[in-house]
Amino acid sequence: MIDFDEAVRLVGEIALPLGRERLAIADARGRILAEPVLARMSAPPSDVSAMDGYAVRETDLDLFPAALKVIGESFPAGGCEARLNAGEAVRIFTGAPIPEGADRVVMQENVHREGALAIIDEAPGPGRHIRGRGSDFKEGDILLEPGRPMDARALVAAAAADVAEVAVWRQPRLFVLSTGDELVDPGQARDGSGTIPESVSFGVAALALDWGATFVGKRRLRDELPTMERIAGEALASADILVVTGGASVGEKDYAKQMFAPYGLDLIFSKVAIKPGKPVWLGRAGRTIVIGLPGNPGSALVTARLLLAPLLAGLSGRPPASALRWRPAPLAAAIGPCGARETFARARWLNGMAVPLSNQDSSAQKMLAMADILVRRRACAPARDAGEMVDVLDF
Ligand SMILES: Nc1nc2c(c(=O)[nH]1)N[C@H]1C(S)=C(S)[C@@H](COP(=O)(O)OP(=O)(O)OC[C@H]3O[C@@H](n4cnc5c(N)ncnc54)[C@H](O)[C@@H]3O)O[C@H]1N2
Ligand code: MOO
Repeated sequence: MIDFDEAVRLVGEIALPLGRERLAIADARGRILAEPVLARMSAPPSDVSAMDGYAVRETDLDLFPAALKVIGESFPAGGCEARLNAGEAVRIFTGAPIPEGADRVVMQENVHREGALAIIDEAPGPGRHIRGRGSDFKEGDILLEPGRPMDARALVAAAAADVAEVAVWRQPRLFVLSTGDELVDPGQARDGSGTIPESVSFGVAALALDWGATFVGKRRLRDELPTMERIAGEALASADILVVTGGASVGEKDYAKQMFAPYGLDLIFSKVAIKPGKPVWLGRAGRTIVIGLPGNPGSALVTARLLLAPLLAGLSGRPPASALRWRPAPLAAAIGPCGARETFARARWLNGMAVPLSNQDSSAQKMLAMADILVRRRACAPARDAGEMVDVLDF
């Protein structure tokens, strides 16, 4: 059995980006850039007005009121061709090109019109209200670095760079196999014949999407090895990463690993000294990574958060460690000493403090819904009082 840090290190070794693809920016939301985004034009493309008002010559503003003859209009989509001479102004709007000869804009609030004349009653202050060509960015500038997630702000910058397509890392295709004769679809379990609702795959799929995967399918498997082997083969063929839930322990029908034997499963680790989630395992079968999560729903979601999330982060182009940003936080209540396995207590985040939940059983599902952080407790750590600091992770 290895410890948690070693498991994270081994995950990091195989969590490498899968490959690049080019996507229209409209389809790139949430993806990670594989190449920088360079500006294909300068912004603004010419000197433009920052205000609605009048483009004028500074030298015409020495005596007030100043009466300037309006000789044309400049709109963002079409500038004024005429050149400004002494005593002249051009009506201008925000984003419109500054006409030749003008060197400042007077806001329209400081101007009134008398027919063709723009009258500026008093000195309009120091602001020139001109955005210089390329003052935001210049053609060829790097606007977005590789590794940057295409979030709302990055999408704006890419589009502004006049870039229609970006190079991003491919998303890992994820397939989930849930093992267990007792499992049925939610809505089918109340007939008293010993069945329970299959719940874990829904959480694993949701978590995986949050960490960059695309979901390609799931199957529920009865504990019959020949069928399991056949479906394992189909799932391996369609996925970059295959999650198997349940059957990870030592029970007689725990075939989770065995079903991959025909495909040459190469185990990277099996069992980690953590609570919950001890039976978690990781391996490869051909080009597909296989991660086995324990069947207990609490163990499954905690191990998914602690090991699957960094794995998916890495496969989709982020640093794996970006999924494990622990932060110090005070405890809202005392907790007892930690046992021999490093423990990840389900807790709530309340008023800037960690509130450990009362039911830490790895099968607990109601409590799972209440937990939004994990509290990390090192193996054999002593009891802690309320107010003492612990490391927490968003769950
Ligand atoms: N003799 C030992 N027994 C167990 C050990 C051990 O070391 N020695 N480890 C325990 C630990 S720790 C865990 S965690 C569990 C996990 O074992 P499995 O991965 O084999 O899980 P299952 O036996 O398949 O299921 C456990 C439990 O969870 C329910 N389950 C399973 N899958 C789902 C699902 N998709 N949705 C909802 N619920 C699910 C299942 O019905 C069982 O109740 O083993 C301990 N035993
Ligand atoms: O890992 Mo098991 O999760 O301790 O119940």
